[in-house]
Amino acid sequence: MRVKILGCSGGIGGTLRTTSMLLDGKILIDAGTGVGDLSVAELAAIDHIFITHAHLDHVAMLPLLVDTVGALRTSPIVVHASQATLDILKAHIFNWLIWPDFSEIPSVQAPFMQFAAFEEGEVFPLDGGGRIVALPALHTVPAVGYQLDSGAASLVFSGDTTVNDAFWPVVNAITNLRYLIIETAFCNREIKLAEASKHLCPSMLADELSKLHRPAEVFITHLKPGEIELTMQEIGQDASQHSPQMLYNSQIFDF
Ligand SMILES: Nc1ncnc2c1ncn2[C@@H]1O[C@@H]2COP(=O)(O)O[C@H]2[C@H]1O
Repeated sequence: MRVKILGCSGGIGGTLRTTSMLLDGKILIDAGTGVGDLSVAELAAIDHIFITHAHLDHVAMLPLLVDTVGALRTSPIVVHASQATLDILKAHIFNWLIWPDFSEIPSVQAPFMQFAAFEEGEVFPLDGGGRIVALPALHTVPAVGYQLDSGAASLVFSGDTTVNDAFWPVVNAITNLRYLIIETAFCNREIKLAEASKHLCPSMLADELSKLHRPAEVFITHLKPGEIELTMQEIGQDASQHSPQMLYNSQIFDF
């Protein structure tokens, strides 16, 4: 499996891009602004999109992507998410007001986009033997994380989440865990905002990582612009045990 980070920032500006990862050139995990850096040919090659949650920084490029490549493809793009997240996307984005409902365009029988609901813990098998599994997350809207499992190793992506005791037993049961990409949106002085917006700050991250009982390379995502350096410095102090590194755009994971 090859995962390329297309965006991993909690905001925009300059070279910053919001959350998206490209898996083997064919699958997106989230569709934040980083998707807009792909060529039209690369966009047209995307067959499946797995969404963590419906917030704009994770789905902003989804409507534009479907419209751009729909007529260039011979099969629908399949958008995978929990039923709760799909309901939000249908009601608030693909509602013919914000954007046309491409699950009915150009026809209900042969649309540009299909929705596919999954349950948490459900396994989506990939060609070549890998699999994607939805993991528990806790955010202000229905949310999941994902395990990307090549068979040889797993990359776990927390998605947007706050403190979540349900996440760690699942992660600790992943015997081939190699990478953990976990969010830390805010610095410690913003702990009230982190709690209100159901994110993590470094002190909360440290508590969360104390529940990780497996070796893993830990990468930090979703840092909010303006507090990136401070947040990473605080993580270095509060959570040094796991030596977390900052995830960077265009980073590639082969596993
Ligand atoms: N009270 C609040 N609840 C939720 N989000 C908030 C609040 N105040 C500010 N925000 C911001 O709104 C953003 C929505 O996307 P995020 O969850 O990435 O991060 C959130 C915060 O940066």
